[in-house]
Amino acid sequence: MTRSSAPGKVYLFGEHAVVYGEPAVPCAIERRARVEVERRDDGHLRVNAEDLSLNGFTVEYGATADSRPDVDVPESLVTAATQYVDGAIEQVRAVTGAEDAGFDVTIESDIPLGAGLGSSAAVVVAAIDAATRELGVTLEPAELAARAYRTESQVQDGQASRADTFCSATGGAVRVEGEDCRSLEAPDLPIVIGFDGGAGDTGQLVAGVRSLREEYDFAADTVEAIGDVVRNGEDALADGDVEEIGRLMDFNHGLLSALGVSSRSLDTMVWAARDAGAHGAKLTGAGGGGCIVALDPTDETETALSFTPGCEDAFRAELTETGVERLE
Ligand SMILES: Nc1ncnc2c1ncn2[C@@H]1O[C@H](COP(=O)(O)OP(=O)(O)O)[C@@H](O)[C@H]1O
Ligand SMILES: C[C@@](O)(CCOP(=O)(O)O)CC(=O)O
Ligand SMILES: [Mg+2]
Repeated sequence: MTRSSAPGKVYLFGEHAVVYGEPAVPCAIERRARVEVERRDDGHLRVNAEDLSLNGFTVEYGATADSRPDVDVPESLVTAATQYVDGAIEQVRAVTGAEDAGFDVTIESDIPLGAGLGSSAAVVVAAIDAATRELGVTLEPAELAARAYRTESQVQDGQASRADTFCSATGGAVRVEGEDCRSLEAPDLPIVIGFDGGAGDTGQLVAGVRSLREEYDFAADTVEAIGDVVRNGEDALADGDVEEIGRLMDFNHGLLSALGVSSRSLDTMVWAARDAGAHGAKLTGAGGGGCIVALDPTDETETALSFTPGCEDAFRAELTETGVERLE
């Protein structure tokens, strides 16, 4: 039996635009997905994911004649729920050459699903790491990130960046631009997260931005403008200028909003944070619903968010330098 964990992340700058080759800066946070893997002799895959639910049922599937989860929901929802883990196992079989390897996979996670904190990347990174080690193969973090990226890309119809998976595999703050992935020095930022309890579908939101970008030149310009914000953000990070970082996060949120990926509750939380004196606030990840990230060294933003209608949870997030962690 092997166990690995991998962290979630927030985007300081650059989500969505990173899919089209602009740079982005995500930072790993101390909220992790843990995946336990045990090899099966019969070649089947059985998945127990207690945080993944459909119609209120915990998803447990595989290793039976009918290997579909036993819940009465449309096939498309089942596929959406299971495809990241299935895709991770596909990568494991490909990279080890053990095409008929079977596994029992158990997932536990502190990262809300579909909320922009990178639960998919964390689960995929931890699953690939644990399952390859179960077969006696240990991947370097860069190779692990590359394999995890293939899964995200496949699930998101070929439209994914390497940002989430690289950040989760290596930890810390990273800068990703196309295939160029590197670690970045970042100051210890006072990060506060607000969560509306909801979720957005990353694949659909990415597809929405893609069609806007194809339809309107000014949407393509908006994507490029996000790239400019990120480049300015890198300078502010290098200078440790938290106020400027916040101002640029505000700008980044406005541009994401123009691209149609914010929501009423995300905007409400962003404004609650700004009114409480945060240096800046923006949605994080794909959007549609889920989380915002704000910078505030005081308790004001967390307190204000906890009283904001539509905000289900407000918490401080510690950045972490630890990417994938091998537990057993
Ligand atoms: N704890 C978990 N167990 C099983 N699958 C998970 C878990 N967390 C995330 N996933 C997978 O990741 C998907 C959410 O990923 P995504 O839409 O990219 O949002 P995000 O990465 O922002 O959380 C879920 O639908 C599920 O397929
Ligand atoms: C929107 C995007 O830039 C980030 C998605 O992040 P998340 O899955 O919502 O945590 C997509 C990507 O980079 O693949
Ligand atoms: Mg994701």
